[in-house]
Amino acid sequence: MTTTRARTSPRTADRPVEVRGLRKTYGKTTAVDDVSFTVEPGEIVGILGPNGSGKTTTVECLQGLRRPDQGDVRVLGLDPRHQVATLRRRIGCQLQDAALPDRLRVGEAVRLFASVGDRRPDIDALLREWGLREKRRAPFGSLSGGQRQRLFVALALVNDPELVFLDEMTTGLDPTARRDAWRLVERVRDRGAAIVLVTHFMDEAERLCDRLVVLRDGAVVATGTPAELVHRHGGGLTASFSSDLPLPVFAELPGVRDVRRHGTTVEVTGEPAVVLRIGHLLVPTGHVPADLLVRQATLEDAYIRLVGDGTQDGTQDGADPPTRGDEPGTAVAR
Ligand SMILES: Nc1ncnc2c1ncn2[C@@H]1O[C@H](COP(=O)(O)OP(=O)(O)OP(=O)(O)O)[C@@H](O)[C@H]1O
Repeated sequence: MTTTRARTSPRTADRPVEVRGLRKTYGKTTAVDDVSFTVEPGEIVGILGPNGSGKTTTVECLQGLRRPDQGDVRVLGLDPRHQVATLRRRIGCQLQDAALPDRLRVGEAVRLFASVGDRRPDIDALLREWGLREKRRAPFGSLSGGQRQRLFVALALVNDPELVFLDEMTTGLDPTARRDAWRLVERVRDRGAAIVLVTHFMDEAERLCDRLVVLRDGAVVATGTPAELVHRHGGGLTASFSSDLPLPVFAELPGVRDVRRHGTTVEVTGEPAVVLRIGHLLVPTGHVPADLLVRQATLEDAYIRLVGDGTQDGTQDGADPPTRGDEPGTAVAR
């Protein structure tokens, strides 16, 4: 799979992640089923999906924390089922909250994690990078949510891993700290590590990730670069403007995928040429809207179309509901 961003040479010849047909059940619950994807050396791959879609289960199977029921999982060329001790020395995993005792000091935590690896990290430099140098002697229990989050990421990086797993890394961080965290993650990648990033933030996925894997109900529903997903699943461009013409007039234009009315505003979604066709239709009527707005699809649009916006009744297929009508709030889909 191709990647889009410049970086230094990857540190390992092994493919960081190769998953084929992963299946994991908990009793009667199938958490993931037939999940396949790869992470290439030096890539940042984002795993997206709604709550309960199987992201954590997938990542835990890669880390050797869960035993898959089926499938072939290779991480840095190792089998996490049988080579977990070797794997642990080469990967870094961000902890979840409450994973450390309250009394443990920040510096002690870093030294403890450093003792697992073979390297001698510069602990001061690491704490400085993550804005925690002044907190070196502070007990974990006294840290704010954002400081804890930064400590967990720092601990994941302490042994200079070849592959890093970051799970909702910027949850709880303020906007400045989020951007700082993004820059640091890019630096980790630029040093040659591959990164698997679980996130709910579309801006983070778009900014950081070379490729995305989107899960829904335990299955992969799309993979690709952020731009590819927007192009394939974003639904195209949306033009909104005031008009009292009936919705089917717009729905019948070539290239239109969806038409909706919100109050007096009509929203038409489709391929880029649709804007010209709307103009062509409206100009002869003399009703040229002064409030015409055109918006390109975003990653969030693509994501919502792929996984549903939570309002569908278990039949999310990435398409808008095919209703007909011309009442406020109604839609005409093609
Ligand atoms: N230990 C467990 N025992 C039973 N069911 C579990 C267990 N862990 C996860 N599940 C179930 O497996 C499914 C996938 O959960 P998972 O935590 O992998 O999803 P997720 O995408 O990481 O969710 P979130 O975004 O909320 O963290 C869910 O239905 C969840 O309830």
